[in-house]
Amino acid sequence: MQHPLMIALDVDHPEKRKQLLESFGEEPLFLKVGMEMFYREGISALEELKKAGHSIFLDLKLHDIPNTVKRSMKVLATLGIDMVNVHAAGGIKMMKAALEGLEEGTAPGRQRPKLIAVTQLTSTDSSMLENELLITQSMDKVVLHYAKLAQEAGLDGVVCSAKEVPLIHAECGKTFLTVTPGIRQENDAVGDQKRVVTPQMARSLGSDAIVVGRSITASENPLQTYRMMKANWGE
Ligand SMILES: O=c1ccn([C@@H]2O[C@H](COP(=O)(O)O)[C@@H](O)[C@H]2O)c(=O)[nH]1
Repeated sequence: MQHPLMIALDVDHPEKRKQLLESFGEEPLFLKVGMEMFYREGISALEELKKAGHSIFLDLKLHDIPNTVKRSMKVLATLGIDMVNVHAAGGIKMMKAALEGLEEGTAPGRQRPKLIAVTQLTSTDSSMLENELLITQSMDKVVLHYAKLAQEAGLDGVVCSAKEVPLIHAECGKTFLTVTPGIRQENDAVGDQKRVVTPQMARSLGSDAIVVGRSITASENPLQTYRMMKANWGE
C-alpha cells in the first residue's frame, strides 16, 4: 500500500475487534495496534492479524533510557510487524538505540520494520505546549525540530499532524515518512484530538499515511465509513 489509511484498532474487547475485522471481509488492511489492544491481547493477536494478510503498525510509542529501548526493540523486531514507533522526546541517542535494536532483532532476509518517531501528539495544541509542557517555541518549530532529530538518528519518518507535513517534507525530503493521526470527516466528533484535518486535506498537504480510529470503529457501518474515508483520502 503506497498511501495507506491505517485503521486504529482501539476497541475494548477481543470479540469487538474480531467482529470489526470480519465486517471488512477478505480485504488486506493496514492496522494500527495500540497499547490498549496489545496489552490486552498480546503477541498472539498480532500473529492472527498477520496470518489474515494485514499489515501492522505497532503503536507502542517507546520512551525510556536508550538501553531499555534498544532491548525492547530487539524483541519487537521478531513479531512480524511492519512499523513501530518511539517518542522523539527520548532524544537522538534513544532513537539510534531503537534503530540498532530493531536491526539486531530482524532475522536475516527479513525486512526491518519501519521506525518512526512521534513529534508532538495530535492531542497537543499550542496552549498546552506552552502552558503545560513549558515549550515556548511554536508548534511548527517544535515538530520540525523533532522530525530533524529523528532523521539525524536514521529513522524512517515521524508521526505528526498533517498540518505540519509540508514543512517536514520541505526540510527533511519527500521520502521521509509522515504518518498522520487526528483525522476527522467534517461532522465527526473531534474528542480529545486538537490538530485535526480531513482525509482530503491530509492528501493535499502530502501525508504519506493517515491513521483513523473512532470515526471508523465507532461508526454504525465501519466498512461504509472506511470506504468513504479511503475514497476521500484518494485511495
Ligand atoms: O500523535 C498521535 C499519535 C498517535 N495517535 C493514535 O492514533 C489513533 C487516533 O485515533 P482517533 O480515534 O482517530 O482519534 C489513536 O490510536 C491514537 O493513540 C494519535 O491520535 N496522535
